[in-house]
Amino acid sequence: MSSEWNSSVSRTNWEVNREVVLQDEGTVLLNNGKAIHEGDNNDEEDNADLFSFDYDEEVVISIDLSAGKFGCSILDYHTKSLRVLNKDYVVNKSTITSHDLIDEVDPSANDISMLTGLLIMEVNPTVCLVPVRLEDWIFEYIKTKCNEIHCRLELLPINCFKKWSPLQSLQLKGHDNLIILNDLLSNSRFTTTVTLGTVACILVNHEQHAQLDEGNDSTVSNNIIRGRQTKSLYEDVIHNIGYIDIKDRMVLDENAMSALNIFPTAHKLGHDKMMKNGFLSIFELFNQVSSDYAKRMLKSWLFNPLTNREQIEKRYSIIRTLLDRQNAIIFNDLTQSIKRCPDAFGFINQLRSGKSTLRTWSKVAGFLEKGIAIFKLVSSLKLSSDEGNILHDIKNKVDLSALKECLRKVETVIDFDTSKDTKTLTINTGVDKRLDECRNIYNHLEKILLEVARETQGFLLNVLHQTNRRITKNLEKLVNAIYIPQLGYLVTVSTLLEPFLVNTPDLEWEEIFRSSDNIYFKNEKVLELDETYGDIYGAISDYEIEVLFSLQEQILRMKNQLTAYNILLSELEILVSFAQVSAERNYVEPQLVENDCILDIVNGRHALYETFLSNYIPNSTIIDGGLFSELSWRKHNKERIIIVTGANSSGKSVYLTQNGLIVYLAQIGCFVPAERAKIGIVDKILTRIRTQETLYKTQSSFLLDSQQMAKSLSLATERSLILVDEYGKGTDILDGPSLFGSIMVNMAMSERCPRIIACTHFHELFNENVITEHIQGIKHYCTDILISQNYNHIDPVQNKEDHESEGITFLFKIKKGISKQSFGIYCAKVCGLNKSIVRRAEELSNLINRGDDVVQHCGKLTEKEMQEFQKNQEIVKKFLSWDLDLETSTTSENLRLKLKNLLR
Ligand SMILES: Nc1ncnc2c1ncn2[C@@H]1O[C@H](COP(=O)(O)OP(=O)(O)OP(=O)(O)O)[C@@H](O)[C@H]1O
Repeated sequence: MSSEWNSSVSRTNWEVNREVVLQDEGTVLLNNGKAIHEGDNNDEEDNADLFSFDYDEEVVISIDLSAGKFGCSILDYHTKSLRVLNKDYVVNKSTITSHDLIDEVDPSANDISMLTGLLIMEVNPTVCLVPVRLEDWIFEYIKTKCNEIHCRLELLPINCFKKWSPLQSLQLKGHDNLIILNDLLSNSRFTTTVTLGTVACILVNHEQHAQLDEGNDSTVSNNIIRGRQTKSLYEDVIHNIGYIDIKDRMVLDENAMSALNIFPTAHKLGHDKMMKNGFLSIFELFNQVSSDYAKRMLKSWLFNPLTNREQIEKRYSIIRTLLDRQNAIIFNDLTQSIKRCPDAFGFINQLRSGKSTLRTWSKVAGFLEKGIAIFKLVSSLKLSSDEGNILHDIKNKVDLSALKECLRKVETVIDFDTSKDTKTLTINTGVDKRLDECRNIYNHLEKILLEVARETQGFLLNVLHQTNRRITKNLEKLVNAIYIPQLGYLVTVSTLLEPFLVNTPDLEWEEIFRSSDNIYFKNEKVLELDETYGDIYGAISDYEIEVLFSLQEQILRMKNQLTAYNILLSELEILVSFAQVSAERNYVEPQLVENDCILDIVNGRHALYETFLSNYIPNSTIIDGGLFSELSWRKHNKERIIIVTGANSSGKSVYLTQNGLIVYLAQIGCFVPAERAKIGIVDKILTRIRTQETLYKTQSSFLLDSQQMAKSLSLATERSLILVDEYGKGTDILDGPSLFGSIMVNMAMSERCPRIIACTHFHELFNENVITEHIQGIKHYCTDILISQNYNHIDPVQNKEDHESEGITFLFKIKKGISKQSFGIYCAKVCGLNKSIVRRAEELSNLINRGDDVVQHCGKLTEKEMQEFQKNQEIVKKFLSWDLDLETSTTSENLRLKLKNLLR
């Protein structure tokens, strides 16, 4: 698959091709700028490459946006599952854009693009299908996202989104599957129109690939699809249907994902995964899961924090059970047993495609063994409640005897010990009588062949008794009998004997082939062997295949149970990892509330910083903003906004992200690093924080800041959490604080104000014109610092050397109040900036703080400078009044002397 396409498609190219499709509905597929027309057979090789498709690994997402409705479906060829939206998503109008804070927002900064971006990031598709008529802004957005993950973007004509018939004929088993399918079809005219179109498009795309592969053997070998009826095509790739759940998920914009360090940054993936003693991302923190499928699931969980309290609390209840002291020993065993559980989807795909190897069967056995062991451990856990969670599901729904029976069959059939030694799949004796007999013959073949060789030698000895004695003496070495699979049994005679054989009458041997040393014959004796034993090796292989096939069928009959258990085990593996981290790092179970705009965290810690800072200082946060539904929340002395001020490097950003992470962790269903936490469930975490990614962007930093800020404000609801770090830093000293201040004041006036934590080191913010200390709805925190007694700001007038022993200690403690100094200069000094520069900066800073005119100050001369100035003025005057015309006869030596005196 060519991943470079996307990046190489030029806008002009695309536009041209997009037009082609728009004009020509007969175009089948336009793939990143390349239009493929029905009947085209040029560039077959190119097309083969273009369409190369892995039926076991591809993840296809189809997206459409029509008449303000968003539809999406995803087909994962690995798990053979189709996920669809339960209804088309309609743009959310309940955001706070209603108050006139934002006039014009970037068109892509809306719920749809945010959702699209998140889905693409979460699903990590290999192919993305969109209709050609997609509006430019969303198309460009999808294209950018696809480029980022090297996903192939394919444009399809609109009629591909209208072919629903394959879906109608889809024969799926399973209650849930049927309900979803029926819902999808019966609501096709109302709530699922766009989504259904995306499913249709996925099926059309699949059909096109399958047809192309049928006609192109070299493209996909062992293609399971090939040769099957079109009707059954879809049943081969879709085993179950589920919903894409966007209703109960918390939304994080990309900036938030990156600012909170949810995943390792791209350039670090695979390397430097861990700092020496700490973790750089939440994914790494929890990635104690080692099973492939569990890793995929963890990623999906991290992309999808939940908003449904019941669902979240189910996860808490499992962690609670696992960490219950009474379960300590079992929990410890579970952490060991659950690791490296093979992926059932993977081995089932291999079994289905007939590509099973020793490795595949080892995985089957491994999965069953682990499955049984974990079942036993889970069954002996002391459960804290009767409500259903995955522990109950494992205990009550998994059929242990079926697993045991499966494992028994696998172990009865496959001789893993011998297989490991010989590195070939070996079937146990006693499984199949015919196989055993054949093997028995095969094992005795050497003896049988030796017999035939001897008889042939005897025969030749009689025939050749007249010939050379030396030859007859060595007949044992010159004549032999062998078995070659497929050719059967043969007599081999050295070519040295050929001249004698030629003259032998009545030798009715048939020559089969010859090599440089030997001639291979079929004689009466070996023909008898052919008759009696047949192609023994072939027979063994056939019986082995038969035995394995039967075993394979038995396992595949269990495929739904096995994959369902695989999903449960993966969930459990993640929760075991959550529990492990919670126990090791002393996390607590948070309290979630649904109706209160609250964030009450006692002694919270930063989940990542605390892993590599030995003396991390915990901090508390209290936002009590009344009920979400309370529009006049401010009147009740409630506060929804915290502004944190403080010196540079005093811990503001860490505090900000610490709070974001605590909310995030709570909503992915994990305990949180705090002494206590009460959280009103958050629907979106939006951030305006400078991140590594934003540093790569080429726009001006203030422009980026403003875009992010506008986006956050436009998407937020009263249930959201906005984190703002140093907004306005990129513009001048007046505009920055003014903008920051007016945004905060405006938000505080909003009836549907979200929870906001904003930090700044703009002490200029606090003046009558921008923001005062007492604005309803806003509370102030600052970072605490310890200033040593010797610390003394340099006064420009009494400037002396007494600041040498100055010192500030950052306590990293957040307290109520406002900090009106940034200590940026101190920070620069600590960082080793030249002393004279620091001193000058400090002078100017003090002037600004006192409100003095810097320009006027810089224009003033000191007394010493004034004396110098007057002296120089005298010299200039003397020089100008010096009449050089009178000096024409003066020697150059004297002239130099006179000038010297003049300038003195
Ligand atoms: N709670 C804490 N406990 C211990 N160390 C901390 C804590 N918070 C921050 N630090 C340390 O202080 C450093 C600076 O913190 P942070 O980046 O949050 O400062 P800041 O006030 O946002 O600075 P700036 O205004 O320059 O962006 C961190 O890298 C960390 O090493």
